[in-house]
Amino acid sequence: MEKNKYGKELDVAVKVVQMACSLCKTVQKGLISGSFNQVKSKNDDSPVTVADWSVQATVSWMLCEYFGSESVSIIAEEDVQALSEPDSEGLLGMVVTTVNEALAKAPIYGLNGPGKALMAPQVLEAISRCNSSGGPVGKHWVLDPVDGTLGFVRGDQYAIALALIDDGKVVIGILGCPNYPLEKESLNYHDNGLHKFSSSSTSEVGCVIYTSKGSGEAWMQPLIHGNEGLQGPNCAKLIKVSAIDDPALATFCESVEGANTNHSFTAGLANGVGLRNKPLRVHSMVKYAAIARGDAEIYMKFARGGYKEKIWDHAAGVLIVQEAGGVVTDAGGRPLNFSRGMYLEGLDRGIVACSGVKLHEKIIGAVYASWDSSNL
Ligand SMILES: Nc1ncnc2c1ncn2[C@@H]1O[C@H](COP(=O)(O)OS(=O)(=O)O)[C@@H](OP(=O)(O)O)[C@H]1O
Ligand SMILES: [Mg+2]
Ligand SMILES: [Mg+2]
Ligand SMILES: [Mg+2]
Repeated sequence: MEKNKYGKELDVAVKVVQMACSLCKTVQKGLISGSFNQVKSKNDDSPVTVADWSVQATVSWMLCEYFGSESVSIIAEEDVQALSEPDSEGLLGMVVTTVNEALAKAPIYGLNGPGKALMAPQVLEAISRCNSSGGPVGKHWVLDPVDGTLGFVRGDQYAIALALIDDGKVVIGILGCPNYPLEKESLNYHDNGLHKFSSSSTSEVGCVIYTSKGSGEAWMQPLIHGNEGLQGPNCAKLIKVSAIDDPALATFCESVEGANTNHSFTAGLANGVGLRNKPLRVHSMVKYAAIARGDAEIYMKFARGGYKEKIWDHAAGVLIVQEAGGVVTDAGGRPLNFSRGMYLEGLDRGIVACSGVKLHEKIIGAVYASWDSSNL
């Protein structure tokens, strides 16, 4: 894939996401063991943590280093508002320490870090410069530093999502999934969906999945660990969507929180097309990873009234599913539009990602049928 038009961007971005995965693993361990409990609530009551800001600062710093701070345009989820409040000094200190610890390990990933540790103003600047408005012209990086922050805080699934948009089209996509087992066999299906790996399993946990547009290929790497660095196994594996096209055998995944997607509507659709398996409820864009890897066949998200989907929640995952052989559209069957700023403008009702055309057609048909009947 290195010969690709976006080869340098993909190479750097995969390494940066590997770094971010390691950063998140360390912070999540600290959160769960209770050694530092720094979770804040944003204005919309959603959580944000040291990891969200630290990943955003680290990725932003790296992209500027490699692609020029003057020219690089980044659209990302977090801002510095809560970090700049007078009572946030301790929190900011933790972010600065976390960022510097991550950047100091850059050589392990084949990247150049800063000559000396960053100071708080530089870290704040790295976070706040990710406020590009994107749009239909030019290159724009799209970053969700921690997607599924709720899952992250719960010690469950979450993802680091980075994509590049060029002239309105997503051209590369990378998903870091630090808690997603490499082997399907070691997935531990709980009542509420895909959970942490089973404790009896010896399988490795954590992967980085990446693709570039038009390649027809999506790849999965294991996480790079500090002690192996570049000498470690570079065993990227090709991944493919599932071949299952019989609804009776298919599994659909969706958000854990009923506030983020309408569970009863998707249950009706599932019933309508003859799905028999229970939904797999997973935090974050790991849902897209599950489709791309062939661990599930359908992902549906129908946000509740008025919520506008953000491009960073979908860009990387959509491209990865498409290049792994799947189909992703809105509920009207149209492609998602990443060219109109931070929102998926014009989205028709919801998002439907499937492993193949047959299942996709059935779900879209069911949306029409149940939408009509629900409006009778
Ligand atoms: N009200 C509402 N409706 C729909 N979607 C919302 C809503 N609020 C938030 N979000 C976005 O959902 C992202 C998390 O999606 P998930 O599918 O992981 O949700 S869940 O945790 O499994 O319930 C989550 O991403 P992160 O903030 O990166 O975690 C949000 O961008
Ligand atoms: Mg998100
Ligand atoms: Mg996020
Ligand atoms: Mg968030």
